Amino acid sequence: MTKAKICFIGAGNMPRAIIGGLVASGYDPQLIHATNPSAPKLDAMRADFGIHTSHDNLAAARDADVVVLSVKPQLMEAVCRELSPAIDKQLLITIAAGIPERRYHDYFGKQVKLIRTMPNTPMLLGLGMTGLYAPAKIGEADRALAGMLMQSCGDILWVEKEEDINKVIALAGSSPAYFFLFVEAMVEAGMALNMTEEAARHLAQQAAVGAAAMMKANPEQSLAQLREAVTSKGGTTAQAIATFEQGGLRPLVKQAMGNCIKRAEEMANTF
Ligand SMILES: NC(=O)C1=CN([C@@H]2O[C@H](COP(=O)(O)OP(=O)(O)OC[C@H]3O[C@@H](n4cnc5c(N)ncnc54)[C@H](O)[C@@H]3O)[C@@H](O)[C@H]2O)C=CC1
Ligand SMILES: O=C(O)[C@@H]1CCC=N1
Repeated sequence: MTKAKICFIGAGNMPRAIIGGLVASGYDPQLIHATNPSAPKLDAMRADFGIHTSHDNLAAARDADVVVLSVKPQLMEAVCRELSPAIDKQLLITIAAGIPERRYHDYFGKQVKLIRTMPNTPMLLGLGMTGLYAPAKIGEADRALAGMLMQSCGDILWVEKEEDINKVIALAGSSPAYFFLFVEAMVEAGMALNMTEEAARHLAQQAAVGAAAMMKANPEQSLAQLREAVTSKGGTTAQAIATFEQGGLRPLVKQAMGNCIKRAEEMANTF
């Protein structure tokens, strides 16, 4: 495993997931530094993962080989302008949605080496999915380093066209929230049937975990085949599935993902 020193500028939910995944995969926590303006998130990360933390973005970036830009898109410009004097040969990895690669050179006021990535929070458990995009000028060693870091927390997929990162957001970066929403709705329906929240969540989440594992374990079977294996003719599942289909689940999912991509495109023009 590489000995690269990594610093995360911004210590929120997504860096927490990546750092947790890295440390669990055996990455030396002493090589990881996270910064944040407020103390509580840093205290928790230090306690949970044994990493270095500070409030000093510039010093942390100066000392790093890889700087992961992990603030919200609307703060990215100000943070990059502040960081600029500390950036020289470091590889920059951004996890921010929306902001195009070319914009970072403006933010830093100089040419920087930057790889765009789109991770997701299951990285915390080593079950992440990260899309990566690097412009042509980025060398093999930097691509390999970024790929290795993200792969230690789950699967990766390189995309050749930058616009495809927005599709990664719709399919993987944002999508854990879709699944949480679906299970939330199932639990609410279970509670409306007088089940306890605890029992309804146990049943629904274990079914979700089992279904996810079935998809992964059976790549030779189409998703329709997996669905059909549950759906007895004239049985109970068929009634539920027909209700989803009649209610327009598929077009609704398409619309939701389209709106997700549209928002990423708007963000590209805003920040
Ligand atoms: N949450 C998610 O599932 C995913 C988030 N992302 C991207 O990750 C980035 C961060 O998102 P989250 O972690 O969810 O947000 P968050 O709101 O949990 O964390 C952002 C952190 O940045 C800190 N911060 C604000 N100003 C700062 C500064 N000047 N210097 C250092 N830190 C500063 C905030 O205090 C906060 O702790 C966003 O750009 C988002 O697009 C990407 C993929 C998935
Ligand atoms: O909601 C967002 O904008 C970020 C990007 C993907 C997941 N969270």
